[in-house]
Amino acid sequence: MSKPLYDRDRAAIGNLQKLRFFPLAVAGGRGVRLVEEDGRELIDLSGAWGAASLGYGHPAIAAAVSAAVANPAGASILSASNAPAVALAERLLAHFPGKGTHKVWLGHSGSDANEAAYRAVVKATGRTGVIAFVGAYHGCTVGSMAFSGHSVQADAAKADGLILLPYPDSYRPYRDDPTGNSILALLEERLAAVPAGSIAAAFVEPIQSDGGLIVPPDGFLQRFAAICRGHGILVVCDEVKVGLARSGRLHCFEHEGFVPDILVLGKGLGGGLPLSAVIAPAEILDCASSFAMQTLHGNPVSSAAGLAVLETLDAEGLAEAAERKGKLLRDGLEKLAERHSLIGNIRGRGLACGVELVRDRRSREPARAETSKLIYRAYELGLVLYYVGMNGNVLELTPPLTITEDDIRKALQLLDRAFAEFHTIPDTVFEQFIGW
Ligand SMILES: Cc1ncc(COP(=O)(O)O)c(/C=N/[C@@H]2CCCCNC2=O)c1O
Repeated sequence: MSKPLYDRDRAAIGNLQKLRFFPLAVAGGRGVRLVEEDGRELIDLSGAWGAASLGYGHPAIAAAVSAAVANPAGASILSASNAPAVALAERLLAHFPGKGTHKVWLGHSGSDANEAAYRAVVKATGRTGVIAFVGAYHGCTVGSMAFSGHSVQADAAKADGLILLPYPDSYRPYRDDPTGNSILALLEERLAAVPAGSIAAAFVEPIQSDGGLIVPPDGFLQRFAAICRGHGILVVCDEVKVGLARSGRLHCFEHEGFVPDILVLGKGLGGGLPLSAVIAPAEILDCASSFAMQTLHGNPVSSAAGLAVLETLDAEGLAEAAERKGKLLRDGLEKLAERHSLIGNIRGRGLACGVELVRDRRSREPARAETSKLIYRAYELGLVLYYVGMNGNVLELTPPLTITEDDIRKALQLLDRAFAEFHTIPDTVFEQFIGW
């Protein structure tokens, strides 16, 4: 059953940018709740794929954006500096180790940020090769798809010299090696087979999100970074989805005992407004001018929103809170697993959680159809969450960091019902809602 707003959406907006799982049509939002046109409220466990880091209508963002839009300091960083953009860049650098050696590039999206980072490294080093991981979603622009490994971009043109490695997943381990060392051995083999100095950068998500919300084995990223650096390869951490306090630390790489050469941020940085950032060595970001620019980059309104997000993360202690609330969420999911054998694996850090659904816990056969029906039933019950994963069977829970413990408990109750009732969803819904 769809509603007038959804029918108008279908009539007016093309499918090109749609990734739809159910007829959610939003007329408003407050806190962690989305409001449909008939007033129905839904708890948003996705946080708009992680972009609504402070939920909907947070007063800090509302105040900052209202002030910036009422007295805008221009509309771009391209040909004029502006106070909010400079303040945002300074604050980002203040929270990144390596003072004085790095600068910031400001963009609109994770896609344009990853693309800018890749192009800048190639320009600065003269190297064109790039390392990335199967399942990685670094963006949906030509440049960012060129080194993405997610199945949704399988048809995109790939970068010359791309080395795609399996991502270390202890639930589905490559060559049955849960440590990931066999992947590192494969990396060494691949590097030995290419000319020295031909690889510019290695892009890695410290938790692979669209590939299945996969937390790498302890020590893997540290060992991976050491091998890359041994070959003069810059390590780029894509924290567009799991960065900025979501993992329980300000930066997700802090869990991994290494500092990347380049950090890419997006989604939650803007708190719902389009904003991304690349933090990189000055020599990379100064290697050219008018090279990676879009008219509204660094606009003062998005920059003001980003500043409000960073200040609120600090003021409300949202990294520590994510750690605590994430544990509450995963403990609750473990209790659901006692009742629902569909749950094969629960993982995550902080408020970045993945629940992998399988038809059989021994065979671990992915439960793709069941997963789609479950999130559809959850939507009918008033809960918004989507799935990720190369097998389309991992529930992704990335709620606003402002979610309360009471909201978590309510969401778990609704999820419990969705597990009990998903079989009521007819296959016909997938004629219209095809998901990934
Ligand atoms: C780790 C990571 N890096 C870059 C991106 C691209 O960000 P944009 O979609 O803001 O261009 C993403 C975007 N992820 C997709 C966006 C499309 C819908 C599917 N769900 C996502 O979270 C990402 O997760």
